[in-house]
Amino acid sequence: MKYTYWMVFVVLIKNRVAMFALSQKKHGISFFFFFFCEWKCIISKVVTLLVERGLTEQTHHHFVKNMFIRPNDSDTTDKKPDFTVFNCWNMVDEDWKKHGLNSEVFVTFNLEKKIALIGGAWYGGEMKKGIFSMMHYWLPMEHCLSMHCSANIGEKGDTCLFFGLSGTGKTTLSTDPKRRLIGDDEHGWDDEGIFNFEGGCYAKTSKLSRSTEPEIYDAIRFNSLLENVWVDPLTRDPDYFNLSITENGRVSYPIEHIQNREPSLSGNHPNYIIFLCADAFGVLPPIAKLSPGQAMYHFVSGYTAKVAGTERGIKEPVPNFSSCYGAAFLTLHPLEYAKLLKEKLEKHKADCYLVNTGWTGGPYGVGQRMGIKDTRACLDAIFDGSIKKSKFRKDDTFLFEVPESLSGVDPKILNPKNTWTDKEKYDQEYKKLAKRFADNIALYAQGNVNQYKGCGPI
Ligand SMILES: Nc1ncnc2c1ncn2[C@@H]1O[C@H](COP(=O)(O)OP(=O)(O)O)[C@@H](O)[C@H]1O
Ligand SMILES: C=C(OP(=O)(O)O)C(=O)O
Repeated sequence: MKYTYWMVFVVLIKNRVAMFALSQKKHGISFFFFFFCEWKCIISKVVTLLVERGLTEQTHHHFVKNMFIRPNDSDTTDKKPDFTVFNCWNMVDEDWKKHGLNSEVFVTFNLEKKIALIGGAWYGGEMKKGIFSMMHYWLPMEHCLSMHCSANIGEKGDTCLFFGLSGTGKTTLSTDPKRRLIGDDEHGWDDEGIFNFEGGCYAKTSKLSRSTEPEIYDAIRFNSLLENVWVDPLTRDPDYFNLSITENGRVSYPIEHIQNREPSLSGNHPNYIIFLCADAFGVLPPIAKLSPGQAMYHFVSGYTAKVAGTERGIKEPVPNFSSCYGAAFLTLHPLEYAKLLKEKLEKHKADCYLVNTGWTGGPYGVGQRMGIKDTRACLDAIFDGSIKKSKFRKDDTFLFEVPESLSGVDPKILNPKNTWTDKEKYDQEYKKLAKRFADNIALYAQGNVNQYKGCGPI
């Protein structure tokens, strides 16, 4: 950009000289300066384009290096790529409708040639998420469950999975100084246990601060890649609180940037499974224990709210049911993944919980987002086993078990109705949410989960 400004300056000066020469009837000199200006202009434009294109290509290359598993130097296996992603980020056809597209963005796969073609998307995550969809196709064929979840492991080798849609806290909560990080987004579960199939982490930067998320904040250093983040033009410091252009900030960094990580990127069969949701209605409790049947129900429902900072155009939370907490990545019918999870749960008997990282004290606009500290305290009670000593109340409609007290958590927030000023309104919203769940699950009973028509019978 600086080069462009300098060129504008040069062009202005040269033009003035040319005009002056013209007024003096020095046509040769005038012609030379005019021509020189045009020539410089063209050069300047070409240089700018090349620089911008080069930067974007380097950025994609860096993202891929951060996010995919890097072959190590001692790896003697064939280095031929398993899959090739072509990212034509600037290929936008204004007339995209005529190609039958739903937007200017397209993501296509050729499974035989092992090629992905992305067009019109500036979102770096598209590259890893495309391959994630492929893993959702291949892994189940080997009786391995592909999962949109993060994972970490405790001192005693106890493994925890955190399922959840974008923005519900998979990255934030799995990055826990007391537990080794296995991975923050994409895992498989086979007969040996669980494993991460990424080499990096992808965190949200909106309002990121060292006080609430120190490990992620400090992971942002050389080799990290910031995306959509405001950078001060003078100091070149990122400003995670300047959301004037977008809240959709991201950072990718190699998993080695997290100090407390599990080097094998794998773990035993899970001891705990957490389903994260960001309930924008402020109705669900911050934590509830699920029976295996209820766990299956929530997995298939995949309830959350899309929150600002996760998708273009989302300015306030929008309730959403996304099968298996990742409908966008499923390449088979959701019940195929559910069947696999059911089998594994029956065999390995993990404790399952629903954790609401969404609103408390009222719905979005009235209440506030659950404190990260409170959510962490709920999780600590699972990991140190103290939750098992709590007294539980059974929820009338959802039938899950809600602890009445937990160490380090204000008992008031454990029962969301107590946090609302208008109790009647709470009851109304609670019933409405229960109906949303019922209506959504009914789609399965009718064999009518729209986006999976064409995935074949189950
Ligand atoms: N109680 C909470 N638990 C987890 N994250 C929270 C909470 N409250 C606010 N947040 C914010 O929500 C966002 C969660 O994003 P992230 O952890 O990247 O989710 P995911 O990995 O599931 O997409 C972060 O910006 C985090 O600061
Ligand atoms: C990758 C993203 O989400 P998630 O971490 O939930 O997969 C994202 O929102 O860019």
